[in-house]
Amino acid sequence: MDTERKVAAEEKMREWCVALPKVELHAHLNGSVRNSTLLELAKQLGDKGVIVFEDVKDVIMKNSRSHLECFKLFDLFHILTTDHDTVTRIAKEVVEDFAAENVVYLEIRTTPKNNAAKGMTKMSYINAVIKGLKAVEAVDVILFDSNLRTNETLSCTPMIELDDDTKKKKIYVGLLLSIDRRETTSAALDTVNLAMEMKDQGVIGIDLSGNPVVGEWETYLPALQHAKELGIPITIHCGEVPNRKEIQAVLDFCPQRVGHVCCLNDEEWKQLKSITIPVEICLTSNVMTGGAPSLEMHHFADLFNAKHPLSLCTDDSGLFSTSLSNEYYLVAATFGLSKSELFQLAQDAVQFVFADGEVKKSLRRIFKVAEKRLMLPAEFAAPN
Ligand SMILES: CNc1ncnc2c1ncn2[C@@H]1O[C@H](COP(=O)(O)O)[C@@H](O)[C@H]1O
Ligand SMILES: [Zn+2]
Repeated sequence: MDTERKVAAEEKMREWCVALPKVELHAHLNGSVRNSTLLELAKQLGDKGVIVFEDVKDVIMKNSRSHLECFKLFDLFHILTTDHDTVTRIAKEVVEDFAAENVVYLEIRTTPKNNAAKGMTKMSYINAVIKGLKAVEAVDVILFDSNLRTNETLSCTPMIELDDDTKKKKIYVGLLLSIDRRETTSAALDTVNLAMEMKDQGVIGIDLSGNPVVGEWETYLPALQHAKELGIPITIHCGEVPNRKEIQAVLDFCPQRVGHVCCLNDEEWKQLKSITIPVEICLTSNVMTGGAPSLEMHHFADLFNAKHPLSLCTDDSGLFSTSLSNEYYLVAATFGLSKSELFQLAQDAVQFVFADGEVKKSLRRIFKVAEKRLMLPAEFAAPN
């Protein structure tokens, strides 16, 4: 194939990955903010003399990031974003961005923050996020809750007809509350209790995240245990760094899902596979932070070949300049997956969502409709 035709084929594949309905299970709110919004916010704070805009501009626009740089950047992002109106704005934009690339189900995770100076409590922070989700106009946002099972209008709603442009697009959104590894046991417990309190307002699970070289498993265990006892689904960042003790503890804890699993040794790998915990795979994030040596050597291939349950995710689409469509494209380009394998991968992620059966049913219908359009016989033909 000459270069021109190769470029055209790649472009077509990228478009196909955008058109593919997708399920996003691992996206941090503050890591998914548009660069343009961060720059605008930085400029405003620069004008007020709170930060020096020129110092942060290059940091925001930089592309490759070590773990240390990431967490320094998050501290900066939190200075830029933590007031109620800004939280509302970024939540709205993040959902709009995912919906624009045909993400049909989104679990967005965020760390509830107390900030006395802004009159912010963990609850008011999450309410500001929810306000942002409700402010989205470009698509219908279905913020589902634990009552959804009994909500007839939702379960009977005809879902996105991808071949019918007259229908407004829909996106299901659920919120996961993150425990930051820097937090105390009592702060972590507050987050779990908040999740319980807000379970009828779109909060559907708990996440453990934060700088992987900070904190001790014993500190968050009581909160995670409490969440388990309350029946709240849990996902845990696991093995971003080779912390043997914590990786073992996470596998023994057996959460509903784990993220990353980069630095597992043979024994841990065996255990993960035997208990078949679904894995949230974040290719670009892992390569950029050094959790995986390269795309080609990413552990996606091993898990995929072993038919281990997994789902492609972005982690921090803003921070790492990626999108979920791009992650699917990278899998095709790097590991040679066909369109039907990519479609199956996207569709299989429905099994691992924290939403209940009615939402899953609706998602399956979306994929069925999309299959007709995306998997035409011509789509199977090799590009020439
Ligand atoms: C790169 N890999 C990662 N590993 C671990 N934690 C991460 C992360 N990326 C993001 N976070 C967690 O999410 C927060 C930002 O979003 P929220 O303020 O919660 O919306 C970060 O401060 C960190 O705690
Ligand atoms: Zn993450």
